[in-house]
Amino acid sequence: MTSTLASSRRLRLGTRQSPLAMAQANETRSRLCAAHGWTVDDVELVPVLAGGDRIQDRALADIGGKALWTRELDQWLAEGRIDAAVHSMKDVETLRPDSLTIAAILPRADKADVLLGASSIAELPQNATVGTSAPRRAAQLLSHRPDCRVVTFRGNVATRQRKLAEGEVDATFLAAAGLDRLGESGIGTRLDPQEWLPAPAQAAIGIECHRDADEVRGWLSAIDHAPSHDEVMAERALLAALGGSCHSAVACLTRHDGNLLVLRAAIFSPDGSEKIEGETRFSSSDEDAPLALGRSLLARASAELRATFDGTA
Ligand SMILES: NCc1[nH]cc(CCC(=O)O)c1CC(=O)O
Repeated sequence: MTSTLASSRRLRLGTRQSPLAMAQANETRSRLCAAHGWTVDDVELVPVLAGGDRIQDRALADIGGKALWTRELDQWLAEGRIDAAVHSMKDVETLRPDSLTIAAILPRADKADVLLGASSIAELPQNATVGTSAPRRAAQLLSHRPDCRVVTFRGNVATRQRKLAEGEVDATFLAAAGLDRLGESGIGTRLDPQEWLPAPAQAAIGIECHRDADEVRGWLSAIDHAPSHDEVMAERALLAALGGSCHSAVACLTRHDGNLLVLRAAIFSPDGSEKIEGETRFSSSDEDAPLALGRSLLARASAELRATFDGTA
């Protein structure tokens, strides 16, 4: 017998409310439906207002860091109001509640950053004003172009584009993955990720649920993409070793070489004057290699640069 009750929904998927977050939640729902033969009605998208979305005028690092993106969704999970939560893994702290697990990482999208307002870093006008609140983007820019002036720039993708159009800044950065997911691919200049390193876990969507929720975990594991999952776990281990806060500038890129992963990473002083880079090649089952890379970067850094990290390594 077929039930017609709306309560036949199988899964309540929590998400932030921004257009990008909703696009990511929709992608997750589509993949679940494809994997399990469900209809859209089987998955309810539950928008949750995150702290980070309420405060738009200050840099994330100054108002509580990445927890602002996850706190409300964590709470809704804890209270059983949602069964799983969709995240931009770039925004998820390395330390997570013990009760939760990252049950799926979707196939990773384009890891590149896009520069808006100029055709390349080299072609930015002398003393250009560049809007970003990401320490990684600021420091990496200043390491190439110390003449630029970096100003705090937040807001969702549309807000940032508007501020650029209104001339508040000469240029800004956005993640290619975000633009692609919003159907805005092709704008700006894509920066080659080999030369302009992305953030750890950039372009990765992750879905978390309760560790002991066997049925939900099973559903989510069907949409997990193992190569992307391995990359994200390695990059998060690197970050954990660095004890990175939102003030620290960390960039990295993982590629696959046969059965091995190759993780290249760099840390920068906030003004870009110091850059320490390294690479490690390892099997995805080797959880220590990314940690060792993080520690070796710190060991080679000046005391000043080390001080921008929490120093838990
Ligand atoms: N910090 C905000 C944020 N978190 C994830 C993305 C883009 C999508 C992604 O990297 O998965 C963005 C916007 C941006 O950096 O332009």
